[in-house]
Amino acid sequence: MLKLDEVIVSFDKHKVLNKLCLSLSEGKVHGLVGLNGSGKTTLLNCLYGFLKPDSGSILWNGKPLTRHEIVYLETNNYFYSNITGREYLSVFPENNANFDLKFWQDLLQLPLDELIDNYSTGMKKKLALLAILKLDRPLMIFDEPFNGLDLETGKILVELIQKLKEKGKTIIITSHILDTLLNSCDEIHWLRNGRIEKTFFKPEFQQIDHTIFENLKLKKLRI
Ligand SMILES: Nc1ncnc2c1ncn2[C@@H]1O[C@H](COP(=O)(O)OP(=O)(O)OP(=O)(O)O)[C@@H](O)[C@H]1O
Repeated sequence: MLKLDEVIVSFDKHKVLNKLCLSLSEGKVHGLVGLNGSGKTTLLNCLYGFLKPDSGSILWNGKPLTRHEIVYLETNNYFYSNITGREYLSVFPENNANFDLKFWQDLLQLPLDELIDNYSTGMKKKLALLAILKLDRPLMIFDEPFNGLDLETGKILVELIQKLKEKGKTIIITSHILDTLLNSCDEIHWLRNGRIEKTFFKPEFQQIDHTIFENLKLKKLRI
């Protein structure tokens, strides 16, 4: 169980996360939704340790969460320049004995011996994905994972997420495209005003659109 208790993160005087509480059960796929600027990436950055909350606790099975338990596929992962995809991957320990680089290279059509500087956005995302598969940690964060992926790879990722869940991984995914979450998630958590406003379980998924939009003050467009 991942448990966040009264987590506060502020930038200047703006409390982006304001006593946020959230419990995520293990071995499930959790979606995180919220409007632009609602604090999704801030929350994920706290989990990974890029950001230290002003206060509150983040516990994994009762102990403070550390990097050893977590992998993070960021919206835009950072790469050193002048190295090839293969060199990049070699930095990551192969904790997953079943990881088969040749299989993934063929499946994703990745030119591993080319410089990453010459990769497209989608190719960089695929490479970062392989690194986290190699690392094989129990808690997996995917921030907007479908952005930049082609249709085929998007489908592969949907299947991969289900397989990772079957392996017992706890997965957190953010997306602005609700349909992608409805297909993959067991629970969807709605972040609003610095807190989790509501958690939707599978039988309630059809209410999500309605509930979230009811809270938006939609104006008629004038063009
Ligand atoms: N390093 C920072 N310094 C100052 N403000 C920040 C910083 N990082 C994030 N913020 C602010 O915190 C708020 C939440 O940002 P965050 O990136 O977490 O939102 P998000 O929900 O991921 O948004 P989006 O859906 O647009 O990706 C925004 O108002 C943003 O401007």
